[in-house]
Amino acid sequence: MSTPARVLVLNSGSSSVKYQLLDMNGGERLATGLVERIGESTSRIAHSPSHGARREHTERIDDHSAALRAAAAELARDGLGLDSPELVAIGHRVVHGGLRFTEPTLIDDKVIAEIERLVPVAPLHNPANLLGIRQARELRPDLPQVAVFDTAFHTTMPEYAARYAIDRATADEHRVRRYGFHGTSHAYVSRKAAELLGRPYEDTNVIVLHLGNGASASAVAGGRCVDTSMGLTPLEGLVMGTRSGDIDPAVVFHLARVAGMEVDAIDELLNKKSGLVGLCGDNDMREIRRRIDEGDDEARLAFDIYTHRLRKYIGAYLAVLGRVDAVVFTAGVGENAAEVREAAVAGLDGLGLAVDPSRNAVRGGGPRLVSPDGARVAVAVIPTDEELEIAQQTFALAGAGESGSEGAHESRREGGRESGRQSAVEGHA
Ligand SMILES: Nc1ncnc2c1ncn2[C@@H]1O[C@H](COP(=O)(O)OP(=O)(O)O)[C@@H](O)[C@H]1O
Ligand SMILES: CC(=O)OP(=O)(O)O
Ligand SMILES: [Mg+2]
Repeated sequence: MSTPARVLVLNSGSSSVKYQLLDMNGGERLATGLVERIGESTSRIAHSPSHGARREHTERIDDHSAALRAAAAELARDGLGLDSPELVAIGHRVVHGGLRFTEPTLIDDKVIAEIERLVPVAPLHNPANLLGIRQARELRPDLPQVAVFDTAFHTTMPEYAARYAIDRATADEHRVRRYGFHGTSHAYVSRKAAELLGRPYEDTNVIVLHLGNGASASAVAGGRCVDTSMGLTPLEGLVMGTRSGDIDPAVVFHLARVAGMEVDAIDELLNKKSGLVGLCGDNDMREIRRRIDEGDDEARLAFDIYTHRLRKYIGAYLAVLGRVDAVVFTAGVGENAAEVREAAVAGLDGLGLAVDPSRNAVRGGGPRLVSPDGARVAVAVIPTDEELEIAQQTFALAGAGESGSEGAHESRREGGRESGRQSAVEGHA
């Protein structure tokens, strides 16, 4: 038996923290948890140790630092405290890495300053990521801490996909361009898609639809991202839980000039009061489906707008890629909402895309095809696992120390990814 080497992963969202503790040598997920409704009077903490019963309670959690302390307390109750010598590294999902970070990066004061500099382009996410990082460094200053960036996977986009058609000098001075997000998920899922199809990753073209609370699409050609729907910030593209996705940018001027709204109010409108919640008052697809079944027209229209946007992006990325081997649905909505998958490809038979109703209706389970046999383009559901991917990248880099990213990639492939994959797939929060 090899010595346990634990990695803690923190995935901080705007109002939640998902965490996981993994043993990278044994390949076991030791505990998973979620702290949600951070900043509200009753935050919820749900914690699932792999050897023990799930626990849940509510308590007031003011910010992401307090969330990490609460997670640490839960882990300590299971004998998995952060003070353990078996904990070898902490990995952080960081949403915006700009152009500076194209690889997992060991965190030091300079890296923190750079993440801070990018706060204006990820105002909902980077501040939360920073609070988690600072608290983790306070709890374990001796440990390597690694930032894994949502933007990293998208840095391979060709310039004609990444550059907006606006004045060059202005764009360059203010670094205005398409960065793309959810990259850890797009990378993981596109690789898994190639495995599912039994094809070499380098020769597989995939459209990934990551549909969680935030949602984004990507076109991946032979393992390289060639286009993605999110832009300078995670606001562009698909309709999301609370974000508008694509709109005419002149809507902003119109609201400022005609409705007299301040820029911060418009920002809040488009990021927090739009998307599904703006259209029908609910951002949870389960609730929207329930309302549709009761004949609710507002919910129906919200669903139709959401799936119409998906269809447009599938069509666009079929054209971008030319040949597509699979369209893959992932994250909370993509993995669970069969009706969304069905509606997203409805009428696209002529393009080789369809779902098989009985396959599509199957709930749960691992990677699976939902298209009929012999379909020109496979349609698949592949559960994402950002935390596992972050743990493996963190472990590889922490193990490789200061020796540079080449070495980190070698050991990532050998030590990290393969060992963690098999048994670490259970008990995903
Ligand atoms: N069984 C389900 N059926 C339909 N939608 C679901 C189901 N479970 C979760 N969802 C959707 O998934 C969303 C959360 O997705 P998730 O990937 O966890 O988001 P995030 O990581 O952005 O918080 C929920 O808001 C809900 O809309
Ligand atoms: C970048 C982004 O939108 O992340 P999330 O889906 O976690 O909000
Ligand atoms: Mg997510």
